[in-house]
Amino acid sequence: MTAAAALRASTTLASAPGKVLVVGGYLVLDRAHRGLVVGTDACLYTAVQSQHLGPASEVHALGADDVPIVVRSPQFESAWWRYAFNTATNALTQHASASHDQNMFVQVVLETTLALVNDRTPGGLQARLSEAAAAGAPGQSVGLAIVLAADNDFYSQRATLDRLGLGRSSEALRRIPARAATGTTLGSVHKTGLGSSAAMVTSLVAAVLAHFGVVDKDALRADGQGRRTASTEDVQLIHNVAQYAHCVAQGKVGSGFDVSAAVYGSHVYRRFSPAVLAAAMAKGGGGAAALADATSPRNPGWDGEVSAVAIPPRLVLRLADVDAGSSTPGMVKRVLQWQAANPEPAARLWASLDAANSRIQALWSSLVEAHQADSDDYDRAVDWCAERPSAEWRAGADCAASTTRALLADLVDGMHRVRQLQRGLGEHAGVPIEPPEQTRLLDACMAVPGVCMAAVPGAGGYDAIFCVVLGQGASDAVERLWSGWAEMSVGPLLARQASGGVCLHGPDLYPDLVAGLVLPPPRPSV
Ligand SMILES: Nc1ncnc2c1ncn2[C@@H]1O[C@H](COP(=O)(O)OP(=O)(O)OP(=O)(O)O)[C@@H](O)[C@H]1O
Ligand SMILES: C[C@@](O)(CCOP(=O)(O)O)CC(=O)O
Repeated sequence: MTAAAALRASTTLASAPGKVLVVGGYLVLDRAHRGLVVGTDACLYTAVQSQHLGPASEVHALGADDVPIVVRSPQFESAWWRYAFNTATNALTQHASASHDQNMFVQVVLETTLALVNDRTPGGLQARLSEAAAAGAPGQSVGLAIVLAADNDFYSQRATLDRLGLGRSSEALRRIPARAATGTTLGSVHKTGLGSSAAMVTSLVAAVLAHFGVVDKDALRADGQGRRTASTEDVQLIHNVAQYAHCVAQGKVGSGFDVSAAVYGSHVYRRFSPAVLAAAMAKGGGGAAALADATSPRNPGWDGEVSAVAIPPRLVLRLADVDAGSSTPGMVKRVLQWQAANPEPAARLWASLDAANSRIQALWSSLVEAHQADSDDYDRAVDWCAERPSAEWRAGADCAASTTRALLADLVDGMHRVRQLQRGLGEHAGVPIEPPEQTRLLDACMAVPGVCMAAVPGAGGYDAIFCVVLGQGASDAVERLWSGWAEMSVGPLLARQASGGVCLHGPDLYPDLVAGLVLPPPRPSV
């Protein structure tokens, strides 16, 4: 094996998609309700490599059982962290970082996944690493180099576009290099709401577990269409570990739809019962046994549901960030407070929203079926609607004669109903779920020919909007509306829907990530 081939073989590269919660915000917190989540082609990536990290004495004060780990996120200023994982105690210690800060999400994932590798593989982590060490010089400390990278859509590119003197358009965004430097720190970056922490956690979990053979590396590899053949059990293990680590790092058990989307891509989601994580997350931790039990794919406590769903053919998801800013945790808190204080009206509203959300899911399925049953009618209806604003779709004698046209018109009405109920929820709870500025923008989007859905995703607020459009003409037209919108600054994102979830790739596909694995000389401990 040549040195370059050996390096490639010792590198594992995983990606996990971002998410858009199309309907189901707030309701998905409760197992009684489901949400429709679409995975994006914007992904978070992790590259893991077993490496000689230099003479043991220079890496940092290592004991015999310590495995050194260096993590970098080169798109950000001051984003590197050095750890040692102790294979005797399964404890991870941070030794140094660029600015004395911690990255809780990275830290918890590393501690959890390396403990699982250590406990589940014969000879433990040291044995797996010493296979890679065989080729190295004696006295060298073998460990892991890890690089994290995100597609540009996870972060607002306004500052970069302004610096380059470019306007806010897809064309301008395509001129920014892939996974470009953000020019700022992780703490200050403007996120767009695609779920960077969930996608990062999921890609890191998959990369580490696959790197050490805890899950089947080949089966997790994406084919030409981004599909993988991994066993249900392997994918469930990645899911369970990612949910656990994400909950521990954020200090609470959320609905988990963002991690689920990072693992499975687009689907209809029903949450898991939080009890499955109680023992492992208890103060003081439940130890190795509790962790193994909580994350086991055979643990029946993982009672969440993932039902396949596809955005109907020729419908395209478009996203825009609005850069006005909302605090999701604050909004969730106030909505739940109102719900608790007003159980009866809240129950009625939840039931109405649930019915309206389910109607959207059902209409998507019916459109997929309509395409399968009569693709000519489907294409004719989509072509016809793409030329006209949605308010005109039900008019005309042939609406009743075209199954697809009637379904598209129903989808428009269904989305208006969801928005009306979301506005009601916002007014009751005193939370700007679809504030008037967003209503004006969304109504204007709906008036553009070929736009069939427009709403605020997830928790809502001022952060972002999504549209579902019929083809390229409508996509371009809605983007022209955004670029001329004066009331708020609306910036398009490049991301589109993608059905695949977490998967592995050949490192040759991402030379920028692999280049990041070549580490600068070690610095003294701080
Ligand atoms: N590219 C990355 N490199 C390193 N750490 C990252 C990266 N992206 C996310 N993280 C981790 O996730 C944290 C952000 O998580 P937080 O829960 O605040 O955002 P989020 O809700 O996932 O954001 P959004 O949904 O808006 O993308 C960061 O502070 C960091 O710990
Ligand atoms: C409000 C909530 O239901 C959805 C939040 O979605 P988003 O992060 O705004 O996409 C909270 C949650 O499910 O974690």
